[in-house]
Amino acid sequence: MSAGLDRRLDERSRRRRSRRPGAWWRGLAARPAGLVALLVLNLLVLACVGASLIAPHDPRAQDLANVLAGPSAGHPLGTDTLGRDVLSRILFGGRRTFLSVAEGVAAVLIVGVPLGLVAGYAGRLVDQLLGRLSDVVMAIPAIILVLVVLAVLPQNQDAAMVTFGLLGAPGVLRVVRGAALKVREEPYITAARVAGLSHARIIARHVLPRVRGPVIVQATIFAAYALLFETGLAYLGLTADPTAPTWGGMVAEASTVIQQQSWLLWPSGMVIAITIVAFGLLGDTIRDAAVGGGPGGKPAGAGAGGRRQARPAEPPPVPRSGTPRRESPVLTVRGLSVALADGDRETLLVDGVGFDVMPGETVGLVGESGCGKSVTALALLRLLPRGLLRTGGEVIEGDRDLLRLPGRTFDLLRGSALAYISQEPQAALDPMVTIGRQMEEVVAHHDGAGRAAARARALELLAMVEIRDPVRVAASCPHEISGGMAQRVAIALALAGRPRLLIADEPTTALDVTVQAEVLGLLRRLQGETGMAILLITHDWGVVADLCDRTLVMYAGQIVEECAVEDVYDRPLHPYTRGLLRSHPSLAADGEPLLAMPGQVPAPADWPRGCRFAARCPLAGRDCTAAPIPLADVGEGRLSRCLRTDRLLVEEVRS
Ligand SMILES: Nc1ncnc2c1ncn2[C@@H]1O[C@H](COP(=O)(O)OP(=O)(O)OP(=O)(O)O)[C@@H](O)[C@H]1O
Repeated sequence: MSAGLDRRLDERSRRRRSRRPGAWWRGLAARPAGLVALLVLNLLVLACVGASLIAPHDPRAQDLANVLAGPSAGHPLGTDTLGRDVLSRILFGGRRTFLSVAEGVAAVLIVGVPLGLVAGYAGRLVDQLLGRLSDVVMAIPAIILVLVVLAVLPQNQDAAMVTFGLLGAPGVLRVVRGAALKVREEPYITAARVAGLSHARIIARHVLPRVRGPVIVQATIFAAYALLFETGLAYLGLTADPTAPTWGGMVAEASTVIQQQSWLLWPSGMVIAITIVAFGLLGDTIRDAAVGGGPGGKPAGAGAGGRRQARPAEPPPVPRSGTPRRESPVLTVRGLSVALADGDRETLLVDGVGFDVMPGETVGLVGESGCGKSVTALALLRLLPRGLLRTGGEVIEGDRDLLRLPGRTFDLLRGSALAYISQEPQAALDPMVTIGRQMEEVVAHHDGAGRAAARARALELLAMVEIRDPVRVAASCPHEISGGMAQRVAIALALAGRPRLLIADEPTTALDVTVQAEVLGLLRRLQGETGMAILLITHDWGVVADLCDRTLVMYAGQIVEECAVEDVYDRPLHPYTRGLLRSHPSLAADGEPLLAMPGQVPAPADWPRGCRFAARCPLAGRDCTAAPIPLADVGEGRLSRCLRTDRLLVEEVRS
């Protein structure tokens, strides 16, 4: 995206870069309380699983001559009301308890995580529907439903715990949804979509690993609840065979004889308390480690001021420029309009943009910040952010309108028909995955290749973009390479699908001058080799001169001039183009001051009815503000949205 959007992406990616893969595991290792909790839980689970090997007695064996005994060598934790060994009953009882906890946690995760991912990633209607469903489930009292289940399936502890888990799923769903909502705004998710990866793959590969921390925290917290619930049911005698050892049953038994032998409550009570505290501590530690270790009613142009209703789809009769072309364009854009939707009002941001891109051609899209270049690019890629709507237009590729293709069909075309590289390539790479893996994934998607073939092609692509040590770079994570190298990787990724058109949004702005020249040279070479067309978004007239065949100048959501590159420098036919050129440092004549353009681009809500540049234009007259100015053919295959092209021509000839 161009400057504005990229700055936001840049900032986010810097934050993410500090989080290295496995950082929160290392964070966990650095927190002794969490480690102790993990150790205690592991020991308890192991001891219970191995109960038949280590328990000193049969948990059901009675010794009526030795009831309610305190700890002794033969019975380290004493005996119960029937003389059964307490330690053995705790060990065997723990098996059932941990199995129940596992069933509850599995149910909560199996339902809550996928639905949370889908709600957060898909957003909109799906999110709303799942949100409503969660509200309904959360309103059901867990104990009542579990009692109903136990009435239908008496003493069926598995059914009770799965039901409890299902009722807890909305809590996990909400946490995962929140995390996924943030992740879906990350630039590397957009990049993965542009590369053509399916939604399922993106969720599994790039979103799920990011929500792992919150999911583990939720799972440990829920485990503590599930343990309490299970022991509660056993305490009430609702789930287990009365002779079977259970922690809850042991507490119930101890409470009946508390006056005679208070000790009996300690072993079962303590083991329950220790396990719950261990789950809680572990959850807290993982959360800390994850955080510390580480997305009025008038038609447009029909009057000044106020918000206006966006124009409906109305591809204007855009005259086509240039000499007659025998080839068909790679892409034809007609009347593309995008609006910001706010309640029932819409404000146009891109207003009837139209142009062709021919095979092998590089078209520069130039204009000041806020003119609508990035929104245009995102609309072509069908990646408009939330709140922005395409309100009209078509994007023809071959004989189909890309904007009307079903989402799934278009997803398959991303990366092959259209590829994309941005100003901040590092932001578009997943910081947790090595470059080689990211490339293999995209190659496998496009070529249907197996692991070995995908790896070979990934290395070949890295070599194609002049990376000297592809094997080392493939093994690196994005934060381990320089910005210039990352842009080469991004270009290699874009080439993986052999695209017919590459949309490059300020691809060199974030790079230093030497690297800029190298990347531009690389793009030129690759274009020569592959024949792909490039739509280059830039502020830099030097880059336009270096790389482009044709220029589109954009102002306040409209194309205001279109011409061949050689014409734009010699004879700009729109005062805005002329102002941009005169104020550009790289084009100023030696010793001459830069001529800064007065004023600024009007906000989309303030676009005037007539010429949108009139307020800043030295040539503007009353006729310029009276009515919308059409983009007109001004001869020699050039287009201009200006009533003063004759004067401009005369002035340029004189100057
Ligand atoms: N997500 C959004 N929500 C609301 N308005 C937006 C959004 N994205 C862009 N805009 C608005 O749309 C207009 C065009 O923005 P866009 O980013 O396309 O401009 P640009 O020409 O690419 O500028 P830059 O070079 O600074 O990126 C601006 O007025 C901008 O504020």
